Amino acid sequence: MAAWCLVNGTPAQGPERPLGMEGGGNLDPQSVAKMPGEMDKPLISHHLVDSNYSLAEVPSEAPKVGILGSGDFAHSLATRLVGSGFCVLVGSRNPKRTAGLFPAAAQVTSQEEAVACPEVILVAMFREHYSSLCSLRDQLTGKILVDVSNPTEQEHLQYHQSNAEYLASLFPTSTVVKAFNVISAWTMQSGPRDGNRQVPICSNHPEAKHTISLMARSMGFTPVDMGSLASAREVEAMPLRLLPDWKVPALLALGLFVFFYAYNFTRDVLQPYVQENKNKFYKLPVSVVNTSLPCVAFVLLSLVYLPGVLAAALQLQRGTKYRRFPDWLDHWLQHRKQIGLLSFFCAALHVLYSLCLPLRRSHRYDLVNLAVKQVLANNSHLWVEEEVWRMEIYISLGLLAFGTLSLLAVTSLPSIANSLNWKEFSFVQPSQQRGVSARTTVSSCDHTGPHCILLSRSPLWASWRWC
Ligand SMILES: Cc1cc2nc3c(=O)[nH]c(=O)nc-3n(C[C@H](O)[C@H](O)[C@H](O)COP(=O)(O)OP(=O)(O)OC[C@H]3O[C@@H](n4cnc5c(N)ncnc54)[C@H](O)[C@@H]3O)c2cc1C
Ligand SMILES: NC(=O)C1=CN([C@@H]2O[C@H](COP(=O)(O)OP(=O)(O)OC[C@H]3O[C@@H](n4cnc5c(N)ncnc54)[C@H](OP(=O)(O)O)[C@@H]3O)[C@@H](O)[C@H]2O)C=CC1
Ligand code: HEM
Ligand SMILES: [Cu+2]
Ligand SMILES: [Fe+3]
Repeated sequence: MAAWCLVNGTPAQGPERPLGMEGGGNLDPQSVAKMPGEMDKPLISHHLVDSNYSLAEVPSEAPKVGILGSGDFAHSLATRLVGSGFCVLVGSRNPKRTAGLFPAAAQVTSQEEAVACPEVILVAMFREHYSSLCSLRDQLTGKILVDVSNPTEQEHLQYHQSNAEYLASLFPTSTVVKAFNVISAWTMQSGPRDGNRQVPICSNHPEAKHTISLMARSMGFTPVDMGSLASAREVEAMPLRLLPDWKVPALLALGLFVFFYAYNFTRDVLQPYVQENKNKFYKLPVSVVNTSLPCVAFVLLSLVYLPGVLAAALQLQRGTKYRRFPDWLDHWLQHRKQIGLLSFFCAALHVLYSLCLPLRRSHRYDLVNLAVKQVLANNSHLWVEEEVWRMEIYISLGLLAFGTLSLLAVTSLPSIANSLNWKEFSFVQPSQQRGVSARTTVSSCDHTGPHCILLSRSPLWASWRWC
């Protein structure tokens, strides 16, 4: 009985597909994928492995995996693989020096010995050292070599051939698979805690890809098939990206903020100072920021829905929906989520700032001064019914609007979006599914307050009439 079959205590007899790995252990992705994040709790039952993962007690049938290299990533891979029930052989140029760093259950040995037995070998080394492995070529024939490497930005520009393709050219008799490069050593070791760590995998050999996919799944990751090895360059570029989808929306938000801040500064601070010689510079940190934030939030929110309207107009004008949008519109449509979330961020800040307004000392002085004026004027009761209602409604609508916007933002979280079907998602997030006409008829209203317009635009409230 292979170690895998004892996972969860019951012999797994499910509809497993052959893994093609040494030892013939059956990887049942269902039972294996539920790995907890902690590496100190290996999947294999504790009857089989003690807390030190003592090798002697690991059944020899456990699927064997070789790792070349003994650096940070090799260490993380070994720890994770041991915790996932694999038998790990680490090949180092200097096994004596490095053995102490690895879990006891991982066998640290020479490169030759580490690749002798396993069918799958992870190459945890940098590209420039690949050629030093050429002496192992015969031993590696027919085996699966997994390229986990990440090029630096400079290397990525310098070489037209991806690291994985380069490895494949050095070892034409082996099967090369690109995988795991998007996972950092830290995540590899501590485990995919958010439950949705995707590992793009590509190879020219579907069977090898399948084997590595099962292995990734049993390590707690979600394999994503990226096709042939020609995609390796794209896969290697992934970790180099720095929030590419956020750059333009963030700059846009910043630009809008600067614009509105300058405007509000001129209106609320500079003009009173120049014309009436009043010192209102205390407004700079809170008040001017708070009047600018909702304006940014509003403009951003309208920029989320405007491209949909433009797209619809364009389609009507063209008389067909089967033609590509111009690039600028296409990009705009694709950035709506980011723009929407930035709008939410500004609105949330505005709410925080607004709730803090009465905490300010200036507010207290204003209140006291007003009170003194009342006393001097011999007024004992100040209550303007209209003002009271105005403020109640103002804050109530603001909070409702904020709550609605929060719903939009929360459903943007992948884990939540994934749990909704398309109908549910489009109920919360207005979507391509429904006709534009239904949504562009903003309920007409003679009330011009900001919160009001916002509410009437939101689909959840679309059938409501506020005024
Ligand atoms: C806080 C917040 C969070 C958000 N989070 C998300 C999110 O997680 N995910 C998300 O997708 N959006 C998100 N958004 C953005 C917004 O909810 C969606 O982009 C929504 O789809 C916009 O709908 P719309 O009313 O502009 O209509 P659209 O969906 O733009 O539709 C208008 C019309 O244009 C046409 N059209 C639009 N796009 C295309 C296209 N690519 N090809 C062909 N025809 C097209 C359709 O015929 C459609 O009828 C978020 C917004 C906010 C404020
Ligand atoms: N660190 C990370 O977070 C991630 C790393 N990676 C990739 O994993 C690979 C290894 O990275 P990492 O572990 O951080 O790097 P390290 O520098 O920590 O490890 C590299 C290892 O390569 C081995 N090696 C074999 N031949 C040579 C040689 N000729 N010269 C120098 N070293 C050699 C060494 O092991 P020994 O001396 O025992 O032979 C060394 O420990 C890289 O390709 C990297 O892009 C991918 C994702 C994340
Ligand atoms: C999505 C939510 C919201 C949006 C889009 C929004 C929008 C706006 C806008 C455009 C203004 C006018 C700013 C100006 O020019 O002076 C404003 C002002 C204000 N909002 Fe909101 N608001 C939202 C939520 C809230 C909430 C939840 C509250 C209260 C808890 C609130 C309280 C205020 C207050 C007190 C002002 C007056 C600020 C000032 O002193 O000028 N808003 N809001
Ligand atoms: Cu209204
Ligand atoms: Fe209003």
